[in-house]
Amino acid sequence: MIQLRNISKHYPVGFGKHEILKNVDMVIHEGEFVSIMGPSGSGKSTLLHILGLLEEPSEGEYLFQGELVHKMNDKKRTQLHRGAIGFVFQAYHLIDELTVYENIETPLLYKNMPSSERKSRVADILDRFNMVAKKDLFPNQLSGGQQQLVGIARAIVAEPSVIFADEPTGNLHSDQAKSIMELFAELNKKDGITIVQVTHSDVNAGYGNRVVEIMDGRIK
Ligand SMILES: Nc1ncnc2c1ncn2[C@@H]1O[C@H](COP(=O)(O)OP(=O)(O)OP(=O)(O)O)[C@@H](O)[C@H]1O
Repeated sequence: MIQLRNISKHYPVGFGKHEILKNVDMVIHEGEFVSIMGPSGSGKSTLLHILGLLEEPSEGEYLFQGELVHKMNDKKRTQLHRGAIGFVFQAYHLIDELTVYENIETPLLYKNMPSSERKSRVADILDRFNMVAKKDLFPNQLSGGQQQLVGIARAIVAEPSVIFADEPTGNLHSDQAKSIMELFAELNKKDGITIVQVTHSDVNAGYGNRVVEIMDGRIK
């Protein structure tokens, strides 16, 4: 499903460069639940951002479903970004001024989906996540775990084939973290969504089926 070939990422520093990722090769198959682990500063988030099309690599090739991402035109890339990929952030990144309902609906507005279909999709997800009673609340009226549920609902509402999650339970208590990880496991097993998470936690990695270790910008 995903293939990275010889990906590097660096930033200019003075006359030299600061290398963040070095010659990363990686394959992710459809249906996998992969955990990227490694010390702080080793390049995990940078790798995930490249996978999620939030950053571009300095060198190398990224193939998504057999197609070179950097050769796609802007329209195709945007479609991929809005349709096939969902991204979940550690700090939720919800829009404070929008209600729970509106936050979840946002990705569908970008897809020009008819309003009746939007309503039914959002209603289904609110129901599945037991959040119907919270739909008119704003993010700051929710607990961290509930905010992350909204973050995940927003990531899956457009029915992506893959979710990238950057330390999705990093700000949560252990019981909240457990329910979020159980949800990811269910999305992977029942819905068949491929999941790639960055985590520092062995417990969280235990929900997945493969660990990729990164150290100083290289895959071990
Ligand atoms: N825009 C940037 N410009 C310069 N350096 C950057 C930039 N973004 C990240 N870095 C550097 O890249 C390195 C790797 O960062 P990254 O966030 O990918 O690490 P990480 O493994 O996710 O760390 P953590 O576990 O602490 O979140 C760090 O040294 C960071 O300072």
